[in-house]
Amino acid sequence: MVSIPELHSNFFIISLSLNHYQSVPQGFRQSKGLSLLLVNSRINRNKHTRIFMEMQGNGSPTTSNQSTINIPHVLTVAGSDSGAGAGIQADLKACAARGVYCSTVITAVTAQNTVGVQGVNVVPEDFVAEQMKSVLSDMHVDVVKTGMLPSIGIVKILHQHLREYPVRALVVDPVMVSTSGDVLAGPSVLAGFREDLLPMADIITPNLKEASALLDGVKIKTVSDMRSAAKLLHDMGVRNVLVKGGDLPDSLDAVDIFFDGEHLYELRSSRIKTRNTHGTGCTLASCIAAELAKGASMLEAVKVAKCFVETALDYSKEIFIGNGPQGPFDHLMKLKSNAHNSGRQVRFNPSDLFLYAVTDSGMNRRWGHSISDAVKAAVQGGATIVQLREKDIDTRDFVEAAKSCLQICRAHGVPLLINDRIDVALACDADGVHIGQSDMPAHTARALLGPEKIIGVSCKTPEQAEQAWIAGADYIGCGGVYPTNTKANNLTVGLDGLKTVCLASKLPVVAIGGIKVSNARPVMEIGVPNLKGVAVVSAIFDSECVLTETRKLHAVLTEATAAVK
Ligand SMILES: Cc1ncc(COP(=O)(O)OP(=O)(O)O)c(N)n1
Ligand SMILES: Cc1ncsc1CCOP(=O)(O)O
Ligand SMILES: [Mg+2]
Repeated sequence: MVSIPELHSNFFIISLSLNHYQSVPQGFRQSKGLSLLLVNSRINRNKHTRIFMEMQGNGSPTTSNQSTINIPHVLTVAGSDSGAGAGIQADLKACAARGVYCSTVITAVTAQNTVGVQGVNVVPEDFVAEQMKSVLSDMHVDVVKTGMLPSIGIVKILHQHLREYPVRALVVDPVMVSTSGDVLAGPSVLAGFREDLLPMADIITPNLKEASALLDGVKIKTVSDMRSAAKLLHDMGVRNVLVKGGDLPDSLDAVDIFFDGEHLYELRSSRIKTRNTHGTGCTLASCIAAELAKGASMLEAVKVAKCFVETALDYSKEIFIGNGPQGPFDHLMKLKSNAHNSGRQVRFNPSDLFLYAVTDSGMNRRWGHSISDAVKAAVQGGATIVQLREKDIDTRDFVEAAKSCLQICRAHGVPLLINDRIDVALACDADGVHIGQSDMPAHTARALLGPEKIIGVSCKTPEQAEQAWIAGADYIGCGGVYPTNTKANNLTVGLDGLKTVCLASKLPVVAIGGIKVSNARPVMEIGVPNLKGVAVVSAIFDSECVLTETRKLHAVLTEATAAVK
């Protein structure tokens, strides 16, 4: 047994293997009030573990209550798809999309694309076993999901490991034939499935061909056949069966049959017409595994997974990857929105801040302008960026207005930002947000919006400007430069305050507050290169003709900029 150093303080560090730690009698650990604060940081090839121990009054190897979160964990045992539409790659993306950690045991490496499978290299069985042991002996796995199991030996290895390291659930996607028609597991594997895996599985998710193969070639051509097949598969020992009817002939709907041993459920949804279906089976099974890992019931998990796949397919209808007949889809539902943005080469160009039009619902109402008409006029008059600052409209109306303004702005290549409301920006896929010192912190907004969106932060001091830069903002708005009635109780920083902030800021700056045609020139003339423009509300929106007022301001700014150069 390893010797434990004398306990002189409340916190000390020793280096020993996890096995050694566990070999210390629990009574001793408890009497010394020991527990593990952190394990698993391997420090050498002898698998020694550096273990931080602290006095906690608890002898079990647990991590600190304050600093640890249990992450739901799926282990996928499957093949790699070089085209990344299916297999391990699909499993990783599906689990990531569902917020679950995914570890991987790779059973085969396939050379594969949207045309088909060009080659398969099966991973040696002992190395599959080694991967499994590495993961299962070290990490807490909630659910195991299987995909391509190319040999009976690999099925047996999986079976042995699951007996040695039991998990909460086993999801079996009995991959035998790829969607392109290539055979990925031979008949011998069928015996392995029947004898070893099905009696252990919590759910099996065969398509029609796979269900038929498992049932010795029984014909499955109708929903009624699917129902019978589900029952027969259940009789083979598996707890739940999902027979996927994607290939059912003459069906307008996508129909799947779910059988839990008691009830048969017909899960219907409208069929999505798309070429991008490669990897749907792997994704569905991984999503089921992910939901089970999060604690869902089996039926809940199946429904969520089906809904996720349908949404992703629908979302990815227009994406085009590869030239073959069957493309991959986008699990993270990001590619399409990037495609929208692809008109703008640069995500944010500081020169966009030149004439920044900020809306005000009250002013538009006073002049009888709809938000979208006012925005259209501002853009036509030369506004280079627009912010919807709608403080008193219903969220529903805000989202609708934002969507129509977005169309106008996109048509003119002008970014559209949303004031304060990250949720509205996300809902309408706006180009970004503008937030103030009492709004959501900029780093949180960045985490929610991702790296692509534009974030502006209001700053009155050099310290705030530094913080905005650290938090990942793209620009700062500084003001009020002049007194204004548009924003109540807003401190005026003046031209001097603006200059001080500009000089300190690592980010481009736009000046705001009381700026109009008659006083815009001195703002642009403060002579600091990172002052990129002015943001105005009343100067353009508190007028009958937004277009004319915007044009006038644009002319003044252009003149002032030319004079400064
Ligand atoms: C470009 C720009 N700069 C500053 C502000 C002010 O934002 P904030 O301080 O959050 O105040 P509200 O606009 O929310 O009242 C802005 N909106 N735009
Ligand atoms: C939103 C805001 N933030 C600082 S001043 C201001 C109001 C700007 O409005 P106006 O251009 O009408 O003075
Ligand atoms: Mg605000």
